[in-house]
Amino acid sequence: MASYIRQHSSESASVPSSTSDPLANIPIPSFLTSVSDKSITWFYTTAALVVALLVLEQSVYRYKKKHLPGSTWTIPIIGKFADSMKPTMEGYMAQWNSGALSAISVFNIFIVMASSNEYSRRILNSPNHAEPCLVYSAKQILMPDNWCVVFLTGKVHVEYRRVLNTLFTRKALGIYIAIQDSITRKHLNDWLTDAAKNPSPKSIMMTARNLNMHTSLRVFCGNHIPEHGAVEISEKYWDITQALELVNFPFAIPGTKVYKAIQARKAAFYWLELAAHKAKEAIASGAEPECMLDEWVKEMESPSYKGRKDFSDREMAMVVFSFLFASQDAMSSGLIYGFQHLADHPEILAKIREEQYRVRAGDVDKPMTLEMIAESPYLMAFVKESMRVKPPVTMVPYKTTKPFPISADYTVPTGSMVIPSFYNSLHDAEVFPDPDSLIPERWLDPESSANTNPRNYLVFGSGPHKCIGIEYATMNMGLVLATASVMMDWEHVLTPESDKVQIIATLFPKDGCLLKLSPRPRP
Ligand code: HEM
Repeated sequence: MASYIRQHSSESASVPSSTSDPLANIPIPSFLTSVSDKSITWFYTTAALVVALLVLEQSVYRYKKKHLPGSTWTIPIIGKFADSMKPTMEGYMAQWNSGALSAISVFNIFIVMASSNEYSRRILNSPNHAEPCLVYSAKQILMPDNWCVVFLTGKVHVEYRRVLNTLFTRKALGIYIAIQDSITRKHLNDWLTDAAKNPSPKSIMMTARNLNMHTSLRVFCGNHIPEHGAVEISEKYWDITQALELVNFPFAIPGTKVYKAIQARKAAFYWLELAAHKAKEAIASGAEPECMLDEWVKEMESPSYKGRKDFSDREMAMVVFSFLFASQDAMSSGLIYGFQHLADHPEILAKIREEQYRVRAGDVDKPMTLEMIAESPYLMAFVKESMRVKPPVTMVPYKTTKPFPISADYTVPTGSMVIPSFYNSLHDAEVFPDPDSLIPERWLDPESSANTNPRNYLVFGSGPHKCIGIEYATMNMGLVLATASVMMDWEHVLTPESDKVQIIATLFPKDGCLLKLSPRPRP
C-alpha cells in the first residue's frame, strides 16, 4: 500500500502534457508538489506511529496478562468497553467462570477479576497493595475534596472509622429504630392507600427506594431537614444512581448523567449542611439526641471522647452524603429482592408472620424495638439468606498501589484495577448446599457449614473497608419486611423478566418487582 502511494504520486508528477486528461495541462505550482510530498511523509510517520502504538498496546496487555485467562488480544483503545456499557449477570458469570483470576482491559485500564473466595478476600485484606477505587463518575459526584471514608487509607482511615463507629453503637441504633418504624408504617400505609385506589400490580422499584431514602434522611438528620427538603433530595437522588454506572460519559456537560448528578448533589448538600448546623444548635441548647447528627455532636461532648471535635457543617454533611451514597442503592436492592423472595416463598413468609405475631403478642401496631429484633431469629436469618442469594453488591473495584503478588505465579502490576467478586463465595455449593435455593434455616443451626464459614459471607465486603452500616442495614431490612408482613398481603405478578437481573450499580429484578398489595386483616 505504501509503495503504491509512492509510485502513484511520482507518476502524476511526470504526466506528459499530451495525455487526454484536460487537467494534465494545468501547471502545478511548485509549492503544491512540495506540500504533497510533505503530506506523504506525514502520512507515513503518523501511520507508523499509530501502528507502533497499537502494537505497544497489545504487547503491554499481553505482558501484564501473562498466563491469566482472558482474550489474547484486546480491542484497540476501547477494549471491552461495549460489554461494560451494558453489564449483564451472564457476562460477569462467564468472566468469573473463566478462572479464579482472569484479565480484561477497558480503555487501556488493565483489570484483574477475582472470582474465588481466597483471591477476593486477599484483595480486600491487602491494604498495603490495593485500595478501593470508585468509578470515575463517583469521584466527580462525591467531590474531589470529600474526605469520605472510602478515599482514606492506613492510619487516617482507621482513626476516622473509629469516630464513625460511634454512630452505630447499640445506644445509637436504639434511637434510630423508633424513627425507622414510624417512617416505614407511613410509607406502607401510603402503598396500601394507592393500591386501594388502583389495585393493578405496580413495580416497587421507586416506592421502595423512596421509603429507604426517607428513612435514611430522618435517621441521619431527624427533623433538621424540612419535609420539602427531604422530598427534593429523594426525587433528585435517582439522577445520582443513574450516573453511577461502571462506564459513563466522563465530562460533566449540561444534559449528561454526571452533570445532573452533580446538580442533585448540590441540592442535597444545601439541606445536609443546614441539618448539621441545626444539630449543633439543638445539642448546644440541651436537647437530647434524636438522630445520627445529634448523636455525633453529643458524642463529641462526652468526656470519654478522644477523637477530633472540630467537624465543620460541610464535613458532617459530607459524611451523611457518603452514607446515603453507600447505602441507598444497596439497601433498595436488598429490600426489593426481600419482597420478591417472600412473595415467591409463601412458606417462608408464613414463618416470619408467625414469629412476628408472637414477638408483638398479637399487637401489630406495636413499634419494633432492638429487643424485638433480637427475638426474631427467623426474620433475620431470612434477611441474611435473601442477600446471599441475590447480593446487592456483587463486586467492588480496588486498584493496586504497588506490584501485588496475589498468587504464587501471578503478580498484578501497579495501577491495575483488581475486582473481587462476591457472587461465587456466596454461591459456593460446599459451604451453601443447594446454593441457588433460599433456605433461611441454614443460618439457624450454629454448626451449619454456612455459620462455620463466615469468610464466605461477603455481602458487606471484608477487611479494613468492610461496610460500616451492617447492623443498621440488616435491622432496617428486617424491620420493613416484618412490619409489611403483619400489615399487608402481597402477590408477585410474574413477568418473563422477573427472574432476570438488571444491574444499576446494584442488582434489581429486571421488571422492578410487580406487586399487588392488600391490607391484611388483624389477627
Ligand atoms: C444492604 C445494604 C448494604 C450493603 C449490601 C452494603 C455493602 C457494602 C460493601 C460491599 C462495601 C465495601 C466493602 C469492602 O470494600 O470491603 C461497603 C462499604 C461501605 N458501606 Fe455499606 N452496604 C450496605 C448498607 C450501608 C449503609 C446503610 C451504610 C451507612 C449508613 C453503609 C456505609 C458504608 C460505608 C461508609 C462504606 C465504606 C467503608 C470504608 O471504606 O471504610 N452501607 N458496603
